Amino acid sequence: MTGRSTDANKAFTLDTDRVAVFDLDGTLVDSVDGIAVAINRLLRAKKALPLQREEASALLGHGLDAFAKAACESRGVTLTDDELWRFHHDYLSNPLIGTKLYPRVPATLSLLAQKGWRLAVCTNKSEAPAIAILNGLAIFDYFDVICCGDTVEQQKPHPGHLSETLQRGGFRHLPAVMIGDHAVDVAAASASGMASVFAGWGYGHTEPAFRPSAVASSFEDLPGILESLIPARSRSLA
Ligand SMILES: O=C(O)COP(=O)(O)O
Repeated sequence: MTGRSTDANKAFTLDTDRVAVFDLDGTLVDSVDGIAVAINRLLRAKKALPLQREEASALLGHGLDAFAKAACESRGVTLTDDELWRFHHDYLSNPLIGTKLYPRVPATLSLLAQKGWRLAVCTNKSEAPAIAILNGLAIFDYFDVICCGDTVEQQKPHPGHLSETLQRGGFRHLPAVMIGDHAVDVAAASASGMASVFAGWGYGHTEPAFRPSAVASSFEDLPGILESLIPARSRSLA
């Protein structure tokens, strides 16, 4: 017996407080079919060709206004304020149509919560459809904070959207990682000095200038990847 305190006779606990910030469209949910139905109703009314799923998913990532404008531009037609309002109204009348969770989302969120991860959503989508989708697909309660594109001054890729998300959740002091399927997610994280995981199952794409810290090929890979990026630290209780 040396009299020195050693790890063997100290009590330890795991310091698990850390934050996983999720993008919504293309990361938690596949919503492109529902958005495409609404934009295609508008395009048909304007005698323009409808968008295919791949075309629609490539235009997502910057919010619904930007999506509708890009869709009309791609068909060489103009979009009036009234038509934009009708598109929103149409989509909002039932945002759950054509929207589904990616596989294993609830079970994985539940596991992350058990491991001490605080969960947040940072989305460029507007608040009304985002909340309706999270509620309708029964995952709303997993999240401490949901920070939407129409409730912040600057959306992703601006880092202010991520810092506002952490601020609203009371998480500014905790280590955090962003998980998303689009270059704007990776860019916002890197401009915030935050780690990011590119969601390979989604419909986005990242750009060479924005390197994610890791790439996940399925939602259920996240607990292991997140742990490797921000490991739980053991903390002495003594
Ligand atoms: O709806 C969009 O265009 C983007 O939404 P997201 O930020 O959740 O991907």
